[in-house]
Amino acid sequence: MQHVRTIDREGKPAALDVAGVSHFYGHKQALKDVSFIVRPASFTVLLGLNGAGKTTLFSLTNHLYDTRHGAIRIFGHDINRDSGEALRRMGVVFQARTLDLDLSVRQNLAYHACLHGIGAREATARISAVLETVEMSERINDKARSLSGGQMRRVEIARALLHSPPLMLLDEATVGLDIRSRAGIMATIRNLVTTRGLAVLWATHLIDEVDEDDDAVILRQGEVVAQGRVRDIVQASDCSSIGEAFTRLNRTAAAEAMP
Ligand SMILES: Nc1ncnc2c1ncn2[C@@H]1O[C@H](COP(=O)(O)OP(=O)(O)OP(=O)(O)O)[C@@H](O)[C@H]1O
Repeated sequence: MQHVRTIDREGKPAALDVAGVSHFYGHKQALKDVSFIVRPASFTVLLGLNGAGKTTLFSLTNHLYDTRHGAIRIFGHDINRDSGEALRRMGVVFQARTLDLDLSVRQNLAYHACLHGIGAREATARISAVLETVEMSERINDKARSLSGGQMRRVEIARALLHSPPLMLLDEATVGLDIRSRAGIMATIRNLVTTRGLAVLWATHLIDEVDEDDDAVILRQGEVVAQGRVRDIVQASDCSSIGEAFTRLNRTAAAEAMP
């Protein structure tokens, strides 16, 4: 029996617990002994430059690959051994677009509801509720193909919320969107954390998406180089902003990699 990390004395499990995870693609090591937790009802930023290992970590958390080194638990459920219970508690928005462009917004969501075993009547109610949350109710009958990039992302977020998961993972969710769409999506997600107690892991390389009250995990070449409350990371690295701290941590990496 593996030890489940808890977040308080009552023994409540972490929303996401990544414990000593390493991952190899052939001989290439993409993750090196990565450990961190995401607390329930918190917004945690997974910050890393291209190639840091963010998508690999998401793939393992979604059980696209087996975790062979270390363990990943979602509300105490091990993703390898208890994947059904673990996945049921998690919604995901992948970096790549995943809507079926030839289906309507409603059909895209109904298909996902079906995959989660949600009955037709219940699905109809949930689809209207989640589309309202992301302010996309008016587009319910439109083909996904007719939506802008930002609107597609909103529908993907609605889809990830459909089975009411307490944990949501978003991988570079605002990439390619204009400044207004980015701000709108950030606000929607942050609002879900405060109003519904959602736990969020938000992977990005965009420093302006980080707030000083957030929790952050900084990944560099597959390794966690800093984690904790953003303002504590900034203070510990003797910098004046998270942008400066992030640049310094990555510069150190580049210097270490020099022959
Ligand atoms: N299928 C694969 N086969 C071999 N190497 C891979 C594969 N996928 C990723 N890698 C390597 O693993 C490392 C981590 O990549 P990953 O995509 O997880 O990083 P990332 O932080 O998500 O980057 P990005 O923001 O560019 O998506 C990189 O060095 C990458 O080249």
